[in-house]
Amino acid sequence: MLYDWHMNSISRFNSLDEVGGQNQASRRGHPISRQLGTRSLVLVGLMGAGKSTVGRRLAQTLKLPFRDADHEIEAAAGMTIPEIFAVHGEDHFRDGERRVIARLLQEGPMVLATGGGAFMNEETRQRVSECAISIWLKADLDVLMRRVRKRSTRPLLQNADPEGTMRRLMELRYPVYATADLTIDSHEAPHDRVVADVVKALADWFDRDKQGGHEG
Ligand SMILES: Nc1ncnc2c1ncn2[C@@H]1O[C@H](COP(=O)(O)OP(=O)(O)OP(=O)(O)O)[C@@H](O)[C@H]1O
Ligand SMILES: O=C(O)C1=C[C@@H](O)[C@@H](O)[C@H](O)C1
Ligand SMILES: [Mg+2]
Repeated sequence: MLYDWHMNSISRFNSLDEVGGQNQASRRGHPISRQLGTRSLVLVGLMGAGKSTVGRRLAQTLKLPFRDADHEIEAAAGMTIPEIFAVHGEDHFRDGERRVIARLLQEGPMVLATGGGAFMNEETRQRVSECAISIWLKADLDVLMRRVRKRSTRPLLQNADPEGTMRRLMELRYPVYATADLTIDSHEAPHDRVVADVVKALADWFDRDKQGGHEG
């Protein structure tokens, strides 16, 4: 092992400061944050769903820390995701992804944007169900393709038929993403509109929770 996925130097120290400060803020802060306790909000979904960009704005709205698992992995490895894939392979990336997310889930509450494949790992799904509320940001194929065309930093789409790849990933992953606690349509609307939809769904979720709707 060339680096320690658990000990993520800079961002770990930042997160300790931020979590302390943000915990204080969240005690006074948004009603949703107060009801979370130590649970995090974990965003799942395909590449281009908006996990990173909607997640950051959601965290601002709820006055919670924001973490992006992809960025944390890159910081721990000292390499970009395309470099990790190229040098060590996808299995190594997935192993690091699982460890990094396990660490972040212990540092909640926060809004955590995961990488598109993270929720496919059974151990990760189990941990998320124990420590967080999971939110699937769901989008149509054409919306996703329009969004991912903007950047070429996704190794899984660097091939002759990215749309075919995305279609296959949808078939494989959508049944698993569908097990998330909440599903939000990440449609073509301003990011803040999707944030508002998430906040509304969470408020409803906590209302049902109070009525015993999430037991068992
Ligand atoms: N609701 C939205 N309205 C407009 N643009 C959006 C919306 N959601 C996401 N985008 C845009 O789509 C692109 C991809 O979004 P983002 O990086 O948040 O996706 P992601 O789910 O984190 O993908 P990945 O799994 O590859 O990290 C960005 O340019 C972002 O601004
Ligand atoms: O959908 C996926 O498997 C991926 C999505 C990105 O967020 C990165 O985690 C990586 O490019 C793999
Ligand atoms: Mg992202």
